[in-house]
Amino acid sequence: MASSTLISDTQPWKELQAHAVDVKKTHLRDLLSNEERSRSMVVEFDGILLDYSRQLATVETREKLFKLAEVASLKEKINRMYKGEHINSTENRSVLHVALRAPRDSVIQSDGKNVVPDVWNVLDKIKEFSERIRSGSWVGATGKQLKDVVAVGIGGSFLGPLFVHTALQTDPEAIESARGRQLRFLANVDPIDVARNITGLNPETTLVVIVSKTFTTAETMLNARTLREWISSALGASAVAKHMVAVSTNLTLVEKFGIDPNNAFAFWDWVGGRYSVCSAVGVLPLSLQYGFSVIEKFLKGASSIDQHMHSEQFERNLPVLLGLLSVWNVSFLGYPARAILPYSQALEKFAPHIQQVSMESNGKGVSIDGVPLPFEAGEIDFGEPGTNGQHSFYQLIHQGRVIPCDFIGVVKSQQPVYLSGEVVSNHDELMSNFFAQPDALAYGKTSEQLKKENVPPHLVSHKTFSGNRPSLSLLLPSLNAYNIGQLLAIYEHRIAVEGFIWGINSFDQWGVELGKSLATQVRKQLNASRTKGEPVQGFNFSTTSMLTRYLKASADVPADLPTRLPKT
Ligand SMILES: O=P(O)(O)OC[C@H]1O[C@](O)(CO)[C@@H](O)[C@@H]1O
Repeated sequence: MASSTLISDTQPWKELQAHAVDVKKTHLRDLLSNEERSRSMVVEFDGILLDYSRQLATVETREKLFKLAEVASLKEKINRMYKGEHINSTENRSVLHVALRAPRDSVIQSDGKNVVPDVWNVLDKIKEFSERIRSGSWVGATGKQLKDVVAVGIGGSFLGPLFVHTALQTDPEAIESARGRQLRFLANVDPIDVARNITGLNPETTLVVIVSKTFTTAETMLNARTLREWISSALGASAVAKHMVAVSTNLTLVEKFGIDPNNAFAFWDWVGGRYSVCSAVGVLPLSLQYGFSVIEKFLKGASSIDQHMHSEQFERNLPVLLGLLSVWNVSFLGYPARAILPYSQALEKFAPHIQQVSMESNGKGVSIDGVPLPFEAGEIDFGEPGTNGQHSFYQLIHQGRVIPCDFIGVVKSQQPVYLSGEVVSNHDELMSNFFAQPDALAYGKTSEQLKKENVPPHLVSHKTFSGNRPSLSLLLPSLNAYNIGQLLAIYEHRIAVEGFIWGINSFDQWGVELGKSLATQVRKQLNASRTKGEPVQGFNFSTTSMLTRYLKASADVPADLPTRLPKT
């Protein structure tokens, strides 16, 4: 396929469009009655089982999707990524998050240089630093041990680390290694988030990690200055050196901010923000909390999937299969959303993280060559852990709109609970739902069934479930650091596969810029109005009226902004 040809102009795409019309005439009930088909839709790698038999897809669909992958040059695109080519063409960068978790002796090139030694230099530095903090050989300005960490960052410098932290929090090994320590995340520029995060913390025993790839993000930098003030107003300006460190690609700005470059942990422009959890962005705060040896296992889990993604044939390649099925659902069956439903409370921050990875990566309107797309790319990702979601939005999923669902289950709970006299263990109770929901969605319940159950006629239509609602199931053996790394990498690569097929650049994010620049204009106006009484001007009627009302009603904010920190 010539690079400027849109994927939707190719023969395999057109064949899939025609095929979708046929597939829509079948029902999952019938598809699932074919055991051979179902058997062929179960794939296992490194302990993780994927069952995609409840996708609205036939064996022929799969073949046609592989043809689409071929015409989209999927294999070549994956190889180009692993070879460090500048596949992020609008930013002229390699995309090498796989190098962040590569074994020490591997060779991965970016711009003619093997980047793996640089990765391991930073990992070694994190290991040493986190051990010093955790052992108490590095102490705060008043000689006290630093037991608490506040990681300040937003977007990719926050969501991934928060997901991993939340997932590890209840893992027995991680609990042991985190005993007596706290890790918090300050992301929102809302001062309420500052208040929440410093409540109960003592600056004397707190280490603040500023995490920002660019070190220019407005929200993060204001929060960084706020926590610098929190520390220096309590302990004196010189305490900053002992209580603040940074993670960034922009070490010049880190130094300008007042953080010793020796206490800065680098990463590189070939790591996209939303793909950075395996860089110092995640590894530093997580190692401070759990120790490097736990986090190394997380990196190993991700690396195992990286190798699988790179070398496994497509028929057995988990991220490739998942990516192709998502393209099928979005582009051919016309389902714009995807629900991520982990049956594990430990994965409660997984969907919010994947929301950024997916929607910032694939929410694009033009091809990688800048040609407007005649089809919609990307999907709307959302999710909550089961069973909570069942008592919230599942109604819509069962009887309202069709939303392809990812059910993620875990065989062994991190925290088994059994009660004598109960029918099943608490985890079995949870998993009963994990196994039941996909069949409820697929089979539904017919009016004939309801009539046989003597449901009053006026309720039959209300109680009918059309079924034929696609889902897939991922079953993890357990949820330790290694499995968490696997799960992360499966989704990262799946999303890249989707972008490779759609022919877009999944690694830039120009769509976040416009709002940022308009906020700059508003910020200038707020300053001019508060300090010089200037009237609101240069905005449309709506914004002018709202801003004027806001300024009038908050006239008590002092123009000279004398320092005031949250009252906690
Ligand atoms: O790490 P930084 O540079 O502060 O950026 C934070 C986030 O802002 C974005 O650039 C846009 O929201 C994300 O891609 C990124 O993860």
